[in-house]
Amino acid sequence: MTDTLPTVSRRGLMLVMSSPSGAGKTTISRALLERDPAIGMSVSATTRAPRPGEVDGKDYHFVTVEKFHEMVEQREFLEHARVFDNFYGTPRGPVDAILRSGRDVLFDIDWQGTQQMAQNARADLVSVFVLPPSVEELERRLRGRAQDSDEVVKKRMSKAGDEMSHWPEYDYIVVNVDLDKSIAAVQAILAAERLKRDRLVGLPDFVTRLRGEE
Ligand SMILES: Nc1ncnc2c1ncn2[C@@H]1O[C@H](COP(=O)(O)OP(=O)(O)OP(=O)(O)O)[C@@H](O)[C@H]1O
Ligand SMILES: Nc1nc2c(ncn2[C@@H]2O[C@H](COP(=O)(O)O)[C@@H](O)[C@H]2O)c(=O)[nH]1
Repeated sequence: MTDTLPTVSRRGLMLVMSSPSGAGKTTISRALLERDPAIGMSVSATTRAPRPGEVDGKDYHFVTVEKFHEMVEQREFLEHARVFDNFYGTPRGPVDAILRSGRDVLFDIDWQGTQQMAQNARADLVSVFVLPPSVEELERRLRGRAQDSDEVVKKRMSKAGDEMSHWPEYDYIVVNVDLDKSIAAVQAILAAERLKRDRLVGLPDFVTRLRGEE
């Protein structure tokens, strides 16, 4: 439980960020993590090859296809999906541990994973879909990241329209024009969601105590 008010404990929430590849959700997520110690990141497992600079265990758990299927069979994932010819999944254990420690969990996952999470834990889920300002800017960002081959960029651009069609399934939409404004928008979403009445599990006792002081 996390203290929101001096004596009111709160249930942790799960903040999901999705977008077409390159819109900026990983950049926004990293900034949130740096600025807010009450958030822990869910590190996904993937069969994708590491990009230059990516660190195993920090950016992803890089696993073989065999290991991934073993994890699926052992029911180790909260959700999993095939995205752009690779498998991705959210390991269950670390998410439970972060929530138990009283913090919120941030997920960078696609719409398929978000749908699965919504089926199992809708009340604790807050979902944000990040849109690019334009398709041209999306491609500029994917190419500017300079970490994927031309073939990979083309494939991701060809899927962007399908991915963007899922925006109505999300609680909030952030059009990522200016990075600082987008970070501030997600921080505002988080601040409001943390104050939702249903999440303040200590509220009945708190109000009872307040009323006893009348
Ligand atoms: N508001 C912004 N303005 C300009 N560039 C941005 C902005 N937000 C992010 N970027 C840049 O766009 C590129 C893609 O961002 P990022 O890797 O965060 O995208 P993503 O949505 O996480 O993509 P993927 O789904 O492939 O992981 C990065 O080089 C990042 O620095
Ligand atoms: N359903 C899931 N989707 C995931 C997970 N981890 C990442 N992703 C999504 O995959 C694409 C591509 O990511 P990239 O790192 O290869 O660019 C992107 O949309 C991610 O959000 C996951 O565990 N489950």
